[in-house]
Amino acid sequence: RTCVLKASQKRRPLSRLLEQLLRNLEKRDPHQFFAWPVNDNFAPNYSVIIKRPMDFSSIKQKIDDNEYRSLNCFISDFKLMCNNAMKYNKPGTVYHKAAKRLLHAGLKQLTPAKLRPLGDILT
Ligand SMILES: COc1ccc(Br)cc1-c1nc(N)nc2[nH]cnc12
Repeated sequence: RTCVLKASQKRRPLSRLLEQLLRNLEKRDPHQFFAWPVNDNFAPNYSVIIKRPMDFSSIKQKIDDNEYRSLNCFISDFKLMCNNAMKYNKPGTVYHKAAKRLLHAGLKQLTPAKLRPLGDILT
């Protein structure tokens, strides 16, 4: 008898962890400024100023394509996403403030103490 696992069970342990962390980070972006790539039509010259765009949908795709070899690579993309918004948007703008808040709230969720309970799949 073949053992048919639920779809979610088939994912690699790291992928399942990263999807869980991503969901928690997305909750900190209530306005969904970070849900999709920034469009040059909305943000003039964005693609000229920001060399490596990043957003939550792209991170999700990278998880699904198993492109993250480690938690640190995932965290780097999260930081890149926030720093892009703080680079392109001047301090004091809604986007700069949202990015700063998201970055700090997100990194608090990604501290070793918070991650340790998730077991040794991080080693
Ligand atoms: C996807 O981006 C948006 C979507 C909807 C709205 Br309203 C604004 C943005 C947006 N605008 C700017 N200037 N900088 C950003 N950094 C991340 N988001 C943004």
